[in-house]
Amino acid sequence: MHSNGSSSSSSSSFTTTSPGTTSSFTNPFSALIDQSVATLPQFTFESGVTLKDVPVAYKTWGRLNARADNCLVICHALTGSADVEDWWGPLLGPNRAFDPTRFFIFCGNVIGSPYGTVSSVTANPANGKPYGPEMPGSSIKDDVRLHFTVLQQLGVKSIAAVVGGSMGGMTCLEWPLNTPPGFVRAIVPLATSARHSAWCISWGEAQRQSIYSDPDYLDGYYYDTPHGIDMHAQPSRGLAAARMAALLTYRSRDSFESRFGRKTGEGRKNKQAAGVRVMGGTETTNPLDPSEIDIRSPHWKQHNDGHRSWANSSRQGSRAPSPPSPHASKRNSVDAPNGSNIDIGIPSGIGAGVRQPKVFNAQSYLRYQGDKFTSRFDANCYIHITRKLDQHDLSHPSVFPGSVSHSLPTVTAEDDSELESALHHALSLEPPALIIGIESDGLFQPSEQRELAAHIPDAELVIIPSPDGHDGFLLEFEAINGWVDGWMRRKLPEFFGERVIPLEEYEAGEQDGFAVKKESVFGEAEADVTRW
Ligand SMILES: CC(=O)SCCNC(=O)CCNC(=O)[C@H](O)C(C)(C)COP(=O)(O)OP(=O)(O)OC[C@H]1O[C@@H](n2cnc3c(N)ncnc32)[C@H](O)[C@@H]1OP(=O)(O)O
Repeated sequence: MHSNGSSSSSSSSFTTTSPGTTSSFTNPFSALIDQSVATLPQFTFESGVTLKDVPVAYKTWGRLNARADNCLVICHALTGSADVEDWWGPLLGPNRAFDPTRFFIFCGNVIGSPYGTVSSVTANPANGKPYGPEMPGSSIKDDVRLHFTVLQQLGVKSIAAVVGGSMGGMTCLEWPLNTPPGFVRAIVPLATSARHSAWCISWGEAQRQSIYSDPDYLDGYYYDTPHGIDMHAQPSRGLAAARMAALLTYRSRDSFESRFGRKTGEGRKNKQAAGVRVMGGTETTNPLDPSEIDIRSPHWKQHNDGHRSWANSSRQGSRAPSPPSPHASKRNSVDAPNGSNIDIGIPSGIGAGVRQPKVFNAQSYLRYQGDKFTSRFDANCYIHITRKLDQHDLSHPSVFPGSVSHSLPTVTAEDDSELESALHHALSLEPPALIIGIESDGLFQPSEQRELAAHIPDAELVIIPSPDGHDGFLLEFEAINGWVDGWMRRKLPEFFGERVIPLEEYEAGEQDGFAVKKESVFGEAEADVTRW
């Protein structure tokens, strides 16, 4: 097993070398992150399935204390990675909520995520091909047990606190229930629930259906292209549509209204509004086949604005080319909202009186985010993790002996009162908790955090005012930092005496890799593809 101790750098790619391998490839998503990758000889899932040579990607900051009990576990959400700096950067640093001079901070990438831990984009050692759609389903309990194994290898004796938002909040709630009694001393679940709601399950289903309905999905075997395994081959249109729908659930109606209103992009200077056709230029973000466009009416063009035709398919080479256009040399041009010249492909003399489709800022935002997502995430992984979320339900105890909830009775019937009582039992086993909700969160509503607080014996509840809906847990840095830091100082005072790493040493060691390298990447100017 590989471990980097207090350093945060090491190999981030995984190439199959097992006997019997017919091909090898590198997980391109894992390579985006500077992290450690441990390989466990095998791991048995809650379902009973066992996988061999299981990679687990993780990052650490800070150093273990002499008692090895100052571990702070951070859990990422659906599309996040082990790189906490990338999505909760402002919370990380001396005298902040995640203080690497006091805590040994650990974040593990979850099973099914493309960012390094075993997933659809990992090579199956049996045949050297990506697991793809044959990647076995996993549970949040599995993630906890997998990361627990890594922590034990790193020498951690107990965890001071676990913190996480959204799916990370679910993981946070599962940590104390799936580890030995007393191993986790405190938890801070944010914007999360005790069990995935019907509303969330439904959104997940709608998003998966978007992916399934993309002809490039190919039942999940889309990496197998005529040119060999291509880990960038994707049902991109379906995945982008899924991301667009998801992003809407992460915000609120009010935040979209105040941010975009009915604006159409005049204020946007530097960014191509995704989905606007740029023909004859260097960038084509909505690549309807030009020859097809030219032979259609302007009404057709207006109707199909934003539609990604087969020309955007990674398998377009297998389709017959369209006939040459009779109007190819006679297109009109208009000024794009961002100031560039856009050829909209309308033949001159045709379509008088037909208004060009406006691209509202709200639309271009979604199209841009959809495109961006497909360059950094994998569709099979998205399916895997949304299915994992659907199974989240604390009223189901762990099947593994040694964990806290193992002794709870197994719930078999879908009887409401039986489930309620099982849930109450599970929550009564949780350690002291700071539960944080976002006032305008329509996905994981404050009522769900109230439910957690009502059943956890030593719980404090904070609902943060924010217009940003569920995304508030990634945007309200100042409030979250203040609440988490303050609560930990009260609940875990023994970690706030002498620092494990003296400040001077920490500052001097910034070049040595253990210090936080980035302040924040959440400004609009940032273009880090590993961002959420
Ligand atoms: C169960 C679970 O775990 S679900 C939780 C999953 N959560 C997520 O996946 C988080 C989703 N949210 C995000 O990714 C958000 O972008 C956040 C929270 C990370 C950051 O939010 P913000 O800082 O408000 O950034 P925002 O969403 O506005 O995105 C900014 C980008 O959109 C671009 N943009 C903004 N408006 C427009 C527009 N009208 N047209 C085109 N692009 C636009 C910006 O230029 C910027 O581009 P860049 O990232 O390349 O610099």
